Amino acid sequence: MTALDCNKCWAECLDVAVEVALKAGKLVQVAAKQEKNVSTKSTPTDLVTEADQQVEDLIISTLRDRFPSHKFIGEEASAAGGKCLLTDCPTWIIDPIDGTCNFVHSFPMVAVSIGFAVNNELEFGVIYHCFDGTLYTARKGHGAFCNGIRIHVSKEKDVSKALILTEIGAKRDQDTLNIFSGNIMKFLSAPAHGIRIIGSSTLALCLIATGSAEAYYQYGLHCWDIAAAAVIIREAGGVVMDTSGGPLDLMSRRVVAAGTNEMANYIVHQLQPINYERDDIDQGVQK
Ligand SMILES: O=P(O)(O)O[C@H]1[C@H](O)[C@@H](O)[C@H](O)[C@H](O)[C@@H]1O
Ligand SMILES: [Mg+2]
Ligand SMILES: [Mg+2]
Repeated sequence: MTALDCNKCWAECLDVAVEVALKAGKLVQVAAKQEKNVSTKSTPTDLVTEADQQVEDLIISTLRDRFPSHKFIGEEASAAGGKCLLTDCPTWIIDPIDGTCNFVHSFPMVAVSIGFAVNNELEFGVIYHCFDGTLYTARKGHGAFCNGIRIHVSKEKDVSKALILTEIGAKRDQDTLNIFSGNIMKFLSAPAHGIRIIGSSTLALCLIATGSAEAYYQYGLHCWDIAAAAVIIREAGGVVMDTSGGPLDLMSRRVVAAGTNEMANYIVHQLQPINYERDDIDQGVQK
């Protein structure tokens, strides 16, 4: 396939991703008004509902019909033992409902996230905010958009003028909570303007892309929380890296994102790590 053909092909994939994200968002909106059958996955606070599964089934079946040779990494398929392995193949990386705990409580921060990678590189991302209809899109080299309007990160370098976002992750043991709160205390005493936890990694990462906050860090999220948002932040002029300061490791379950390198590196140097098993651990990947 020539470069021109690839370009046309991925552009078509992005159009289909937007279509299916909007369709999935409507399913979430309907399910949000119905009785929810809640169960748990890795910990008592790692919630999942039938809607998570139904939305993922809708997304993957629609995409597989259109692109039968492509690969799929889905949050709920992974929970059921599906592979979390990124290869050179065109691969869709899907979080059907990001913010399931919010969804269960009708707290209006819930998104559908669809990332796409090819040759092991993130190519585009689509994140749809199901409760307010905001659509974030970005394709490598083509800019980042919110409802079709170009978005840009905050260029702030000074943490004392920063709003910092994070998420709690699934682990709640005392050691994890001590490290988690210690990290928050460091930024509050910097003093950053504030810390916010909104319950959806993907929507929080989109707020970095729109410049509504200066930095995001988390231990315990997954590849499907990061994939789409990483493209959106990069195309909005921001940086996405590992919590060590090295390059993003999509399967590592940790991330730092910011509008500027200076802000990202400041965050990296303050953080005490929380360890989570990699997403690709069952594929024998040791890092
Ligand atoms: O499970 P979903 O898809 O709702 O993702 C959330 C994770 O469950 C949280 O641990 C994590 O802290 C974030 O809130 C993330 O959005
Ligand atoms: Mg989810
Ligand atoms: Mg998620």
